[in-house]
Amino acid sequence: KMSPSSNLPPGPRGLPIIGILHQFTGAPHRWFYGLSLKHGPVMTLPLGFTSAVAICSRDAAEEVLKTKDLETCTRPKFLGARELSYNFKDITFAQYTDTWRENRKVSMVELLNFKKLQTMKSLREEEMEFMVKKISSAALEQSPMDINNLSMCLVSHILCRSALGQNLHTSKLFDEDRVVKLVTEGSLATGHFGFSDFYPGILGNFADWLFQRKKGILARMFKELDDFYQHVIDDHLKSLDGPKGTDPPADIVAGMLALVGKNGTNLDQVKGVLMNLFLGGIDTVAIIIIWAMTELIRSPRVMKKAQDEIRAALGENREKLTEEDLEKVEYLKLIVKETFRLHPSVPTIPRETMSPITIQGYDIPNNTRIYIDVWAIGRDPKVWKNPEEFNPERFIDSDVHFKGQHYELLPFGSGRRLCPAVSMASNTIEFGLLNMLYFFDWKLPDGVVAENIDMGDIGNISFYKKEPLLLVPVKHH
Ligand code: HEM
Repeated sequence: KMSPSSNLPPGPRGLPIIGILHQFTGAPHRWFYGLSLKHGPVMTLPLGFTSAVAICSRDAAEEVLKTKDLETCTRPKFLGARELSYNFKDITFAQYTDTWRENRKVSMVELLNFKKLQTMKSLREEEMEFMVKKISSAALEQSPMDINNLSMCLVSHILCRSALGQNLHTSKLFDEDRVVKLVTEGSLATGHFGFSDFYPGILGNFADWLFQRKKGILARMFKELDDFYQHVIDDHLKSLDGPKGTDPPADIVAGMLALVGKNGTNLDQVKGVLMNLFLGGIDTVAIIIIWAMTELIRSPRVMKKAQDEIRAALGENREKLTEEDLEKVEYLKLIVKETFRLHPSVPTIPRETMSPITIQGYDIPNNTRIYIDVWAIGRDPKVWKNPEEFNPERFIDSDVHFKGQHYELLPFGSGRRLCPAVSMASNTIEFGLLNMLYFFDWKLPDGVVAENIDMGDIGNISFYKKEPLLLVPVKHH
């Protein structure tokens, strides 16, 4: 519990039972936001027996992520993340350790730097062509498409090919439906909380033992995911030993495997990193494409302006687009920024203090969980005019970006733990939307009106649109 001498505002009164409610209510970003309007942007949270502080303003977030980054750059140890990250042998959920440092470095050297991204450009362009063909078939039949599924499939193909060396078009073991299901269920499972997360010690362990269901779900997920990673690893090992002429893939899996045996690196560490790429790199990207399309269909003015700009800049009758085309479409980029503001894929970022710190004059003790409510900060009426309105124009003549230097817009976090895939993710989102908006017009299925589109979200760590978005594509050319 927070020490009695702490000068932090007490936050909501209530029983520690709120820690349990947290598991059932979901969407903590929404209720932290509601509470922060009443209790101020820095407040303690009665999350069971644990000490936790919510950060809900730009200035407080800047102090945590910039001035006090070193003191707050470790992660809390949650049950679901522990199980699925091979006991924190990964990057995302790892505490601030040498393992984290080593894994993060390999991911930058082998996958996420600018040069590597460039080498995979043709792969992404090819996958966009597949997507356009798929949408064209639906357009011929004039049938509604599930945009949630379309986006998940697109990003699964790109991620599996570029990071894991798995081509879902040709793979015998993993088709896109199976991968989409595994990603959706697996990413929910990483965010599963146990009672012990909020009631550490005998009480929480006993409750976890009593309610074995979650453990069962986690064990099943662990087995399915572990089989998947093992398959990816075996595939790589096979091509490393393969007959002359089969090029060993020079990708991140190969890079990680080369480290096994050195500095105590083992296969769990390789699988932990694969987990981050597979579960953290697909739905997060797809979520933004889905929300951007949702906001565009609700705002015909913005949709028309975007399509007019794109089509005027790229010319009519193009058969395929290239990533260079992105340089010509500024308004589309504002749409993506605005989507990051209103619908960040990871609405609350968990950190933990490694020493006592002071934020906005409040003393926060060591080992306190910190939740940065990116969702609330993106809707703070003190910073954003008409915050609930989807208005990409707000970013015209503004230098606010999403790369971690502007604390009012933090979809990728900031500081030492900044998402290492900012460029890869934003590029895939922008290029995906560019293809969808250049080649097709979009309408709602008969009988559906824009005002009735469900805007609810659901998730544990990443939050996606709960009701799938259904849209009918109409071929433009
Ligand atoms: C729109 C897409 C994405 C969003 C919104 C997103 C968001 C985030 C956020 C908020 C964090 C935590 C940052 C912090 O603590 O300050 C994070 C970390 C991370 N992300 Fe992303 N991410 C996205 C895409 C990706 C992709 C495509 C990959 C990999 C291919 C990826 C890999 C990671 C990893 C490995 C970390 C852990 C970094 C660390 O703890 O050191 N993310 N991401």
